[in-house]
Amino acid sequence: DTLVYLGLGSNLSSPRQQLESALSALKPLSTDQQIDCSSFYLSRPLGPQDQNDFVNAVAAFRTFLAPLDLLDQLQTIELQQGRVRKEHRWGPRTLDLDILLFGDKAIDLPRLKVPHYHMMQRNFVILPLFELAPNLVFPDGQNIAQVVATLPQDGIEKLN
Ligand SMILES: CC1(C)Nc2nc(N)[nH]c(=O)c2N=C1O
Repeated sequence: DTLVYLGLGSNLSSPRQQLESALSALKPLSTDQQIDCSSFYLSRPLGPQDQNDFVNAVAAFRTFLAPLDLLDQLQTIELQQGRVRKEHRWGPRTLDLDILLFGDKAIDLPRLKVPHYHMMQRNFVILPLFELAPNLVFPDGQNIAQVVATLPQDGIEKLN
């Protein structure tokens, strides 16, 4: 099995509950029914500002699923929780589940890029990831503490 890290995000329809139910929906995908999750973070929207703040977190678990099968399962969970595909690319959404890391693999497929293409510039991804895996080394050899040092710490707060 492979250790995977997912980014969770929501800014519609009770975001904290969206993330809580996503964590329950993820359990059957894990080898040992064990999902580790960071704290939830409230963050200003990256992109159009005329939308609600996001609640973000990072979850980690082990899975036997192949990358594209995991992606299919994540998209099913997003749809089950009311995501409508017509949403504007950078607009509000009920639930985003992004594969950030899939073991130490680098994946470059039309449907899936891993490590997640934008994650290094996003404090709402890197800070929860750092909380969960402070000694993480990315496939390109960077360690996460170095990436944290490059990021602005404003516009984000840890929720209790
Ligand atoms: C719309 C866009 C780019 N902005 C975001 N902004 C924040 N803060 N968190 C997100 O998860 C997020 N997701 C997105 O897809």
